[in-house]
Amino acid sequence: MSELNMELKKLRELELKTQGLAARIQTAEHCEQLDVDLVQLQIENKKLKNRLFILKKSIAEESNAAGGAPKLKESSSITEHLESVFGQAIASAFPEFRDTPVIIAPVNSTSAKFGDYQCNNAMGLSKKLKEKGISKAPRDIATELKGHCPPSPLIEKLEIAGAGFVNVFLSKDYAASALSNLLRYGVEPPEVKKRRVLVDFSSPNIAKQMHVGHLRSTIIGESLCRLLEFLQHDVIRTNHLGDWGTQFGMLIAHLEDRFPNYLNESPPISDLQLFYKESKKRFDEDEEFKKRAYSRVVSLQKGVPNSIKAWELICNVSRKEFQTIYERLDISIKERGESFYQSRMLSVVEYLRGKGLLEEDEGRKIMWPDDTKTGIPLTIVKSDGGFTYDTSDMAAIRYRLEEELCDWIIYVVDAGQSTHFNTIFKAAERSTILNPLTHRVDHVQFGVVLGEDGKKFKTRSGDTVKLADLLDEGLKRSLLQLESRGRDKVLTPQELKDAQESLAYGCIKYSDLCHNRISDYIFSFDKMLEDRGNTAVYLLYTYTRICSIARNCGEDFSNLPEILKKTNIVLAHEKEWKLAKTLLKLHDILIKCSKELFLHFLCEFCFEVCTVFTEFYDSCYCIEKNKQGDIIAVNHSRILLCEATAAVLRQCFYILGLKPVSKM
Ligand SMILES: NC(=[NH2+])NCCC[C@H](N)C(=O)O
Repeated sequence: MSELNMELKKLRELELKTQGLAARIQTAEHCEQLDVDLVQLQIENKKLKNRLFILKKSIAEESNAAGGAPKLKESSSITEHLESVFGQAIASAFPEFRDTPVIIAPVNSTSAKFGDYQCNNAMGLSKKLKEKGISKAPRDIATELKGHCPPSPLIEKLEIAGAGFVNVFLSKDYAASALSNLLRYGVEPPEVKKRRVLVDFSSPNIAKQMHVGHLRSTIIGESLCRLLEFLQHDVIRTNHLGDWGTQFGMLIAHLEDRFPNYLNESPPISDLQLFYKESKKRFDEDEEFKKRAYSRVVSLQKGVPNSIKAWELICNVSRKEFQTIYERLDISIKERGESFYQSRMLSVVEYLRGKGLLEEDEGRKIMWPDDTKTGIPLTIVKSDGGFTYDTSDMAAIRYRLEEELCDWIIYVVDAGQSTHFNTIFKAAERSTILNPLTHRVDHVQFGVVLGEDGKKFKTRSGDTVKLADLLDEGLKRSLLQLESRGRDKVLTPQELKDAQESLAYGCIKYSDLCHNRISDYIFSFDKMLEDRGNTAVYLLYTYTRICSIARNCGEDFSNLPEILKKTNIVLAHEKEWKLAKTLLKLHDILIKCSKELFLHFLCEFCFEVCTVFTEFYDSCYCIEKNKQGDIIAVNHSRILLCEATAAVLRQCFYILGLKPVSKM
C-alpha cells in the first residue's frame, strides 16, 4: 500500500505540473515570438499527460489487486468489457467450455426493446453440449449465463430473447459518468497490449515521380501511425526510400558530364525526371557512357567519395520535392532508404547461404519461400553479382526484427506488390528471421486511383499527375466552394486561407480513407467537395457548428472540470441517450481499426456521430430563445453533450489527418 501512496503522490505532482504547463501554454498562445517555446511546452505537456494516464491506470489496477470485486477497467472498450463479463459467466456456468470465444455484437435495431448489445453464445454452447450427450435448449443456457454474469457497472439489465440471445441494456449512470470523465480528462485511449511497431509507408523513389500510389500510401500510413500512437504503441515511422540501385550509375555519369563542377557548386537540376530521361537515353545509345555508368555503380557501392557526393546531390533534389508534399499534408516520417541496407544486404546473403537456402539458377542466386518450392522464388543475387529489391527487403525485415527489435511491421504498399510481400514474409519465416508466434507482419495493401472516367488517373493531356499540381488544384476547388457559399465575405483573409487548406487537404485525405482501401477508388474533386453525405466537408462543417453552440450560449464553457462540479449529464431524452451510446462506441471502433488495419471504420463512425448529433440537436433544445432572439434558458447538460461530441470528433479527426478550423 505504501507503494500506492508514493504513486499517488507522484500523480498529484504530475497533475500540478500539467496544470502549470497548460496555464503557460494558454498565456504563450497570445505571443507569436514564443512559438518555439510553445511547441516545446506542448510536447512536454503531452508527455506528462501520457505519464499521468499510465500512472492513473496502474493505480486503478493496484487498488483492484488490493481486494474487492474485480473492477472492470474504465478505459477498456464496451465490447471487451462485455466479453470479459460473459467470459466469466461461461467459465462459471460451463467450466469445461471456459475457452469458448465470447461472441458480443452491437444491436443495430432502432427498437429499444432489444437493448444495445447481445451475447450470442448460447446456440454454440448447446451444440457443444449435445456432442457430449447433454441436451439443453439455447434459451435455458442463455438463462444460466445470465444468472452467472458478475455484476457490472456498465449493465443496466440483461434479458433473454428469441432463440437464446442475451440482450444487454447499458446503464445510463455508467454512460453519464464515462462522458463526464471524457470531458474532465480528455479522450483517453482504450487498453491494448503495447507493441513496438514499424510502419513502412510513402516510400517513393529518387529521380522518379512521386505518384498517386505513393500519395495513398502516405495518407493511409500517416493515419495508421496516428492511430497506433494514440493506442500508446511504440511506433517507428519509416520511409523506405528507393535511393539505391543500378540506375544511379547512369545518373552519376550524366551529372559528371552536365555539371563538371558538381563537387564545388550544387547542380541546378530543376527537373530530375527529365534528367533521368536524358541519362537513360544516353545509356541505351552510347556504349562508352554505359560502361562508365556501370563503373559508377561499383564505385558508389564501394563508397568512393566523389560518387557518394554525386549520389547525395541527386537524392537531395528529390528529397526536397518529397518534403514539400509532406509539409503540406502534415506528414511526419523518418527516412531510412534502401541504401541504408547496403552492408546488411551483404550479410543477409551470407546468412541465407549459411543456412543452405540459396540455389543457383542460370547464374542467379534464388531462394524459395518454402520447402515445396512452388510459387515465385526471390532473386537474392543477380547474375552480375548485384542485389535486387528482394535482397533489400530481406535485409530490411531482418534489421527491423533483429536490430530494431520490432514485434510488428506494417508495409503500406499498393496491392500490386502483394506477391512480393507474401514471398518475403514466407522466406523470412523459413530462414527463422521471423517467428510467427511473436512477430506480426502485415501488408496493408490498397487499390489503384482511377480518374472520373474509370480509367487510370491521368491529366487531360494523358500525363501522370504531379502531386504538387493535384494539391494546388484542391486548393483552387475548395476556395471556389467557400466563395460559392459567400464565406469570403464573412471570414478574414487568414480565416479564409485556413478554411481553404483544411478543406482541400482534408477532403483529399478523407476521400482516400473513407473507402475500403483494398478496392480501387475514383478520384473526384466534385464528389469529395460535396457538403452532404460521408465527406470531409460535411464532417468539418458539422464540427464547426457543434463548437459554436457552447461558444454562443452566452455562458463560459471553457473550464469543463468546474462546470462538471455543478452539472450532471442527463440522458433522459431518447436522442440524448442515443448520442451518448454512439460516442461511447469510440473505443470499440479504435480497437477494430487497429486489429484489422482499416480506417474506413473510423470514417463511418465519424459520419454516424455527426448524423446522430444532428438528430439530437433537431429534437433537443440546447439554448432557448424568445421571440426577440434573446437567450432565456441554457440546458447545461446538453451543452456538455455537445462538447463531448466535439471532443470525440476532434480525436478522430486528428487520426484521420483532418484539421478542423473554428470558422468555415
Ligand atoms: N519495404 C518496401 N518494399 N517498401 C515499399 C517500397 C515501395 C517502392 N519504393 C515503390 O515505389 O514501389
